[in-house]
Amino acid sequence: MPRGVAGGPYSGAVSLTESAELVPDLDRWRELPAAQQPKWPDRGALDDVLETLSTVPPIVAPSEVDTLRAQLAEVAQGRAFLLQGGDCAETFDLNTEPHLQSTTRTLLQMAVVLTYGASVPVVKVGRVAGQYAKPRSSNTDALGLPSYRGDMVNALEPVMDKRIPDPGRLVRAYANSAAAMNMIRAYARGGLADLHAVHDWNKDFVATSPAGVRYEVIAREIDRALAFMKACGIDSDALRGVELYNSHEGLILDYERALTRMHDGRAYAASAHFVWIGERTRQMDGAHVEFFSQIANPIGVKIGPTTTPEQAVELVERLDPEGLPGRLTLISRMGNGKIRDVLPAIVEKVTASGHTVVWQCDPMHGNTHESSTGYKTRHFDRVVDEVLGFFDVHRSLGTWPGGIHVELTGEDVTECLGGAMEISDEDLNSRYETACDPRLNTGQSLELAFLVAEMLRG
Ligand SMILES: O=C[C@H](O)[C@H](O)COP(=O)(O)O
Ligand SMILES: C=C(OP(=O)(O)O)C(=O)O
Repeated sequence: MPRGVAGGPYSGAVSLTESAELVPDLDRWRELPAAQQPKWPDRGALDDVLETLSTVPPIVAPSEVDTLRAQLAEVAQGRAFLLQGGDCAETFDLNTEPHLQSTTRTLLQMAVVLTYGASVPVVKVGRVAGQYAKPRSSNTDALGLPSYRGDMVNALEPVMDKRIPDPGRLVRAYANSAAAMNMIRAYARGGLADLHAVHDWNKDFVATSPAGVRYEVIAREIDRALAFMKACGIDSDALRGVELYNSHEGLILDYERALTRMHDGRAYAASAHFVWIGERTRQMDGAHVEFFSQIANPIGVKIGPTTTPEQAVELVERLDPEGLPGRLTLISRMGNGKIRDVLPAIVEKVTASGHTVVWQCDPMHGNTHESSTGYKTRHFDRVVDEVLGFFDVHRSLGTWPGGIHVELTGEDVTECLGGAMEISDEDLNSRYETACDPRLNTGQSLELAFLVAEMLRG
């Protein structure tokens, strides 16, 4: 039986009693052009792996995915804020407990500051437990080797053999994601998420960062709010645990399809709570948009500076046909020089279409340049300015700046310029460790959170 036909090997256990028109067509994407897919050398080996993945337990449960969708509906309607962040590219080697803990801790620290600034709940989504595939601008790297496309596909090591796509890596991506998600669920419910501990870490940051003085006021206000709650006898479990979701770019469609599961007649990408379509794969007639239109998860689409208002509306109508708040997040990544010019017309046209999307700002991907010392980098000031532009646009249109999407790490790397530590072109080589794009380090991430909190209060 051909692959993908209901009842075929990857059909996702569709019930025979469901009527044909209700059954999502999870394989129509196969007939369409799919950008950025690996050229697997051995289709048979790939098929064996996909067959295995089609029966493994899901990484996330449909009920969790639905809860996130409901929380994103609150964001879309201006009653919550979305914080999404993590590595540009996770790697198997660094899928370690210290790395997961430091990323989670940084996200939680940022979330506390943002919650205080926004005075609304902050929905927390990691680029974690599955961010193993990367779209690239070129098929080859500076050495002429096939480009690294994420640990799910090939190895970062610049050796010809290791750059050949290896389907066995899909299974390793699944196993690493499942193990990471297991730990993240535990962190979210255990001591790592305790509000008092998280605030104590923020106080340490304020005390030790050169930028600390500027943030002392907010930190002190949070202190007093916590003391007030304690005095009132408010010490509930809600202060000791959080909900933390995972996300990644749903780039490798064979992987996403094999991990899709049917539940109550709906198809769930079970690889992550939230998956997004990248700027390089959002073609209306392409395979990614088609596949994502069939799944029930909350999803995102990156929109870069060349996006027209008409294209944005087309995407929204295709990907959110039921007009369900929280279903779709439009992630603008325009660059700080363009956001104030390009975003307003998009927001106006999408709003006029009647769809209630989440508006989220990715201030990283439009602000990449090469340093004088030859590193791919981003300047903290441009990152902050893009977020400011995003707030300006939404404030002037009366729409809700729903969230930020940031590449960050909980480690003290030197990949992005500026910030309170004033990282310079010459400093970049001291700890430049990213597998792909430059990330904000812990200090820069917290500084950004304090600045965004100020914007939210303003
Ligand atoms: O993270 C995003 C992309 O994968 C990345 O920006 C592409 O980088 P490249 O231009 O180095 O290929
Ligand atoms: C590739 C990414 O972004 P974009 O599609 O916006 O370039 C990313 O967020 O990893």
